Amino acid sequence: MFDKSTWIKLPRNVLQGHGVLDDLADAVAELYLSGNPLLVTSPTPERIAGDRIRAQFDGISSVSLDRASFESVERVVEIAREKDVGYLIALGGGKPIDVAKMASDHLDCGFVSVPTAASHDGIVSGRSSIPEGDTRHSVAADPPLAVVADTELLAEAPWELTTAGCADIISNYTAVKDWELAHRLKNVEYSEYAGALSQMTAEMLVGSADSIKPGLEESAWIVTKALVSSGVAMSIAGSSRPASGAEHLFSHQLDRIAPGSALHGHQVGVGSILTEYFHSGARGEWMDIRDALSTMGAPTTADELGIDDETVIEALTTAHEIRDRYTILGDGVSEDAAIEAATITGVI
Ligand SMILES: NC(=O)C1=CN([C@@H]2O[C@H](COP(=O)(O)OP(=O)(O)OC[C@H]3O[C@@H](n4cnc5c(N)ncnc54)[C@H](O)[C@@H]3O)[C@@H](O)[C@H]2O)C=CC1
Ligand SMILES: O=C(CO)COP(=O)(O)O
Ligand SMILES: [Zn+2]
Repeated sequence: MFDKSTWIKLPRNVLQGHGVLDDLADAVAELYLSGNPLLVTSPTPERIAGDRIRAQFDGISSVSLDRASFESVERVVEIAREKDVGYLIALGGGKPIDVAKMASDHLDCGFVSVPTAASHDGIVSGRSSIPEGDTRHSVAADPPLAVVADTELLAEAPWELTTAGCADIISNYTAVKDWELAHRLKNVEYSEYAGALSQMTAEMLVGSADSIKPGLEESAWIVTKALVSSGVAMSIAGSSRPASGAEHLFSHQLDRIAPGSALHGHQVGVGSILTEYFHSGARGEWMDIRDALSTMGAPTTADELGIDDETVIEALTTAHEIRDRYTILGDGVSEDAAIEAATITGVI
C-alpha cells in the first residue's frame, strides 16, 4: 500500500514592494480574520514602524520584547489571552518574528509577518528558532498567513542587516550538502525539491551580486525574494534542513558563548566558509563561498565578526553538541583540525 503523505503549509499572501506597509490592513482584510490584533515587536522596529501599523487597526494592542526566548513566547501568549486578540502581527527582525510565530502556534491563531530587515530567512518559514540553555530548538510552527515586506523600509535599514540576509542565503550551499550527507549516512529524510530550491536560491542571489549595493532599493527587493524562496524551501521540507546545517550549529554555539557579538547571518556565513572547507577541502569551493560573501560586503573572518580566534575554535569544536542534527561535523572536530581549517581559510 502507498502510505506516504505530506502537508505543506505556505503563506496565503506575500506582498513585496515600495510602501506596501501601508497596505497591511488590506492584506489582513483579505484573510478574513476575526478579532483585534496584537503587535509583537522589539524596540527598534517599534520605533521605526509601530505607529504606522497602529494607525491602520482599531483596537490593536502592542508588546515589545528584548529577546527571543521561551519566556518571551509565554509573555506574548499571556497578553494575547488577556486582551482576547484574534491574531498576531510580527514586526521586526528574526527575533520578534520567531517569538510571534511560536506564540501564534500556542494560541492556535494566525500571524502576519512584517519584516523590518532583510536579515534572515525566517520571514516566511514554518520554523521558529528559539535558544534554551545549552541548546537551540527549531520548533515546528505554522508559517505566517501573510507577509508584508516593504522594500522602502527594508532599504533604509542599516546595510549590514541586508548583508546578513545575503549570508543567511549563501549558507544554503553548505546546509544542502549537510542534508544530503545526513541522508546518505543516516537515512535522514531528504526532499529533492526543497534541496534544489534552496540551492537555486543561493545561486540566483550570487548571480545578482552586482545589483546588491547599499542605497539601492532593488537590493532589498532581490534579497527579500531570496529570503522568501528559502523560507518556502523550509516549508516544503517541513524542517529547517534546506537552510540550516553545520554552519548554523556553529552560529548557534557562538550565540551561547559570545552572545550579541555579531548578526546571525554574518555568523552563519563565516561558518559556511569553514564547513565548506570540511566538505571539499583542497578543491577550494570554500573560496567561492568566501568570495560571494565578500562581494556582498558580509564578514569572512573572525576579526570582521568582532569575535576572537579562541571563541571561533571553541564554537567549531563544540557545535555538533548543540542539536541532534547530523552534519559534516560528525561527532566533533578536533581542536587541531579546527585550527587548521580556520587558518587555511583565513577565518583566524
Ligand atoms: N525561524 C527561522 O526559520 C529562522 C530564524 N532565524 C532567527 O532570526 C534571528 C536573526 O535575525 P535578526 O534579524 O538578525 O535578529 P534581530 O531580530 O535581533 O535583529 C537584529 C537587529 O536589527 C535591528 N533592526 C531590525 N530592523 C531594523 C531596522 N529597520 N533599522 C534598524 N535596526 C533594525 C533589531 O532591533 C536588532 O537589534 C536569530 O535568532 C535566528 O536564529 C534566522 C533564520 C531563519
Ligand atoms: O536560521 C535558520 C535558517 O536560516 C533556521 O534556524 P535553525 O537552525 O534554528 O533551524
Ligand atoms: Zn539562518
